[in-house]
Amino acid sequence: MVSGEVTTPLLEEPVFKKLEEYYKSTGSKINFYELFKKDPARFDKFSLTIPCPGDEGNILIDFSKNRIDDQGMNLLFELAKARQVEEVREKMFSGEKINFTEDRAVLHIALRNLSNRPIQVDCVDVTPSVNAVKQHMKEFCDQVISQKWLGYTGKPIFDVVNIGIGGSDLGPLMVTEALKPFAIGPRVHFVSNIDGTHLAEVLKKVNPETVLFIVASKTFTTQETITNATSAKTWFLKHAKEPSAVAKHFVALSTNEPKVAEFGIDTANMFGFWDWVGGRYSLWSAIGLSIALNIGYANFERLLAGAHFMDNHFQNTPINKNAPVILALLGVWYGNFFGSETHALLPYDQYLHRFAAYFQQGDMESNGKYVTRQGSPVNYSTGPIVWGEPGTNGQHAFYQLIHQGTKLIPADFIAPAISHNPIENNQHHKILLANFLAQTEALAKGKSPAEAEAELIASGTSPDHIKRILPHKVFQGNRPTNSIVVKRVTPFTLGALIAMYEHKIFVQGAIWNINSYDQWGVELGKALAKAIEPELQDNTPVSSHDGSTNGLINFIKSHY
Ligand SMILES: O=P(O)(O)OC[C@H]1O[C@@H](O)[C@H](O)[C@@H](O)[C@@H]1O
Repeated sequence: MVSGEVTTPLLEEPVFKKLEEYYKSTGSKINFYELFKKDPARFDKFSLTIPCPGDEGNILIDFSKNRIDDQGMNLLFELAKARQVEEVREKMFSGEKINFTEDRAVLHIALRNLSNRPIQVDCVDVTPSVNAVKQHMKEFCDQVISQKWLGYTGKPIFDVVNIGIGGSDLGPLMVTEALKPFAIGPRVHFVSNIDGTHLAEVLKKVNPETVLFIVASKTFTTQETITNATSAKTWFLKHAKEPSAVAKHFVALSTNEPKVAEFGIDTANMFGFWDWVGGRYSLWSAIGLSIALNIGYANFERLLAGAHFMDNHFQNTPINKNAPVILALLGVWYGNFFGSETHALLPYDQYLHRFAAYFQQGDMESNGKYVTRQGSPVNYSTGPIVWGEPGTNGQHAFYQLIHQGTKLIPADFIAPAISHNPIENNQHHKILLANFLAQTEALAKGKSPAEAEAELIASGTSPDHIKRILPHKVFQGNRPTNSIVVKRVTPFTLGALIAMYEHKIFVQGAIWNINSYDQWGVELGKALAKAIEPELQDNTPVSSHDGSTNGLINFIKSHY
């Protein structure tokens, strides 16, 4: 057990009990839309404006459309204190090995520590080695982008293919999509799936003379990545013929130097990182190389600067004004009291179309745990199911269930005030924003039976028909949302937003007293796949598994 660790079971925490009583007497009955009528200051009270440096504008976090009041928020803040969120936060920032099941520190914050504050792991300051890798990345990006790095036939690099999966794919993919307007370097492509289709389709788009493959894998043992990288190398050598050409076209991002060398990549072309960088928190490390190649190193550094800015906010702002803490507490409020099982991330920005997918891993792999840090099963709900799609697309697909379904789905709406593409005199963006605002308003306001009836009467509907359809036209409203608005999606604001959600996950993990930084749950499937793979090599029937697995294997084999 780490010293000073929370040991009181969550449900026995005195303030949790107070919250339960408050939920029964008041919280569960709150209609926040009604509270706006009583309290003109509600928006000011329950929103945060975080001023960013330079011309990055403010980040507005409006959490007033939630089932909360002063008493509820204050109890939630007390809960954060009781669960020692501030103390555990200090442990993370100071390099303590809070990921105790893997005996590792959790230091993605060190990767964007642009103020160069010394951060020690095992009595060694990690900052100089972080800076050395960043310098290597910078030099490499500058060479590739300025077309000084040449392929085996003397041509520059026009396409980069990042081969990685999970944390070695989702972050760079999400960020390069989000920051397309900032692209100045080669095009980027991503191959993650072991399904040969993924690699085959990307290879159709690139030329062996002008492509650079980035093999991104923290462990350099991930089956999908190593298989895809090996096939990419075979394809490349079919064209290049000469094995020495590999050095110009393959680089590795990893913590595992021996495995990189074994694969055949010159370790001079390896960009390292450390075991204290979790895969799902690694886009700030060498894993971000495809980002830096695509948007340029200076923009990559702005992304780090935005995250560092949010780290400082998280570390130094009192709990009741702290964006990640507030978002985390609201999630706890819905998950542990109202029984919400999911959380939707709904960006109103096409460039952010992979944001929810990215945080699906970030959140679900971190907080999908049912055992406390002390090893006992929890008797409360932990990490939510995270999902979402960009608006307005989602409105025409699944929002119906958020408005009128039986489940309470807290949702974060994320939007930039200014579009990178203000086409048709900015009309598209105004329509987009009008929809973002209208949805959060509709979810809050709903439609009462009286309003629905008045509308039906006004439209000339017969009384009989009104009687029949009225209940279907009523919306309860009071459906909670957070609205998060940035001036513009830039490397800086995106970095800040990502870091904000990372810290939200951290705070929830602290409250639930779970280890957010391991992922043992994914291991069993990997081991079983390794055992099944040889069984698929011929058509001999198998009988060693459960009935279903035997049946499936034998059905597949019957097609061989
Ligand atoms: O970067 P690696 O070592 O290839 O790992 C990729 C992914 O592998 C998965 O199995 C892990 O659950 C993820 O956390 C990780 O990001």
